[in-house]
Amino acid sequence: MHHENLRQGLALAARSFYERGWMLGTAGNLSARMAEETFWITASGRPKDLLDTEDFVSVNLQGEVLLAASGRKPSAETSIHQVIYQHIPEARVVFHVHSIEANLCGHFARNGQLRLPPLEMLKGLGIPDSEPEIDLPVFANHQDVARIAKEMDTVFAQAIPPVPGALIHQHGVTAWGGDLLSARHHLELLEYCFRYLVQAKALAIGVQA
Ligand SMILES: CSC[C@@H](O)[C@@H](O)C(=O)COP(=O)(O)O
Ligand SMILES: [Zn+2]
Repeated sequence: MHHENLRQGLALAARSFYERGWMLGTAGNLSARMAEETFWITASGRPKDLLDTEDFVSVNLQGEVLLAASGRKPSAETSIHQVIYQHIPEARVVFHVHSIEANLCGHFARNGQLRLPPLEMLKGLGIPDSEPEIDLPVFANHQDVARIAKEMDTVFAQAIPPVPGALIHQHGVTAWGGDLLSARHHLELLEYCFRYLVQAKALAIGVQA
């Protein structure tokens, strides 16, 4: 996709996530890979409902800034996007958002894994089983973002997550895909799972496989 359209696509996605309450108060960041070694990422601290093309910074896979409008710095969480692009060649778009449900679900995790509900909808995350038993990786949050990225790097070097996403406890979820649309679908499906788990817990019904 043309670079201009890629940034417009990211800005449109951010606005829709903002309207769903997933990117309030400048929370979250979005990126899209351009060439093999570079990606656009949202500038740090920008309002996610009002992004324009100047609110994207071009960086390489080492996180070095290639292009930035004056006063714009790359997202403070750029290192997390780097780890995903480095380990998962199919990932071309990465969305990180902060929903209430994702943050509640972190409390349901055991040993760094959140068991997803055994729903047919997991098919959209690449799991075609009728009674899927899938665990989403959950990482500890650290004020030092590089430490979160390092822990992700270590885990991803062992195994890529079974679905295109990962949770950071008390922080938010990150989902990825091969293009803008598939990254959005993956994020929506994970968020659906989180809402399901929170509501199931509220109803005190067991959903663990
Ligand atoms: C609302 S503060 C949230 C930030 O600390 C961070 O977690 C976040 O997602 C946005 O950081 P940013 O540097 O704007 O990309
Ligand atoms: Zn964040």
